[in-house]
Amino acid sequence: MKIGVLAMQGAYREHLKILSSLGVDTIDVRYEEDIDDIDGLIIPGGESTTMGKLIKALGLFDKLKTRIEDNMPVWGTCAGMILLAKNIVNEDYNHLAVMDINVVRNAYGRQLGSFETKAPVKDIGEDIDMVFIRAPYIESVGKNVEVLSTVDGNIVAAQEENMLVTSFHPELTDDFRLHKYFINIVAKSINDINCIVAL
Ligand SMILES: NC(=O)CC[C@H](N)C(=O)O
Repeated sequence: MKIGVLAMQGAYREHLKILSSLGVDTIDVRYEEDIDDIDGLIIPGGESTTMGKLIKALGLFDKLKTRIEDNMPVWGTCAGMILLAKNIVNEDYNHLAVMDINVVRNAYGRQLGSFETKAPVKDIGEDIDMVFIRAPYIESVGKNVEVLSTVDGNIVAAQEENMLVTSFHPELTDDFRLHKYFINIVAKSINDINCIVAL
């Protein structure tokens, strides 16, 4: 099993480090051909407009979209969530537009919207560490999307089949349960039960 982390910009090193510490083979995805080589992909936090431009300029956009639509597991954290959303409520554009969620960008305010909390995430834990940095949240979801977590009434984690999104940054905490949860999604998608990890 090999999991890629989109390494254009943003907090990709932290994800790579955690995956490696959990015994997973990783690859930093920078070129179109890197996408052929992976069983799952993390799109990290960072700056969604910059990342969106880079995946187009560097020629990754089409293959990324196709592989996700063909059920490759993908997990978008923060800016990664914005990249996956079909609709960004407060912008007039979208990016990969694969997941049926309506996302509010910079939903907590541009500069002061950074905070930490602990909250339950369905099937994962009751006290997940959550770091929010100029984060988006999900205003509403389509009928096939399962809400996994809300904080103050706003949706901050959700899943639609092979697609997982979180508003917050698990890679900036010592709590690796979301990473393990994603590893298990990838393990199941390639039918490799040996790769399943305990949360
Ligand atoms: N921490 C983050 O990924 C912030 C996301 C950023 N505010 C954006 O809109 O792209």
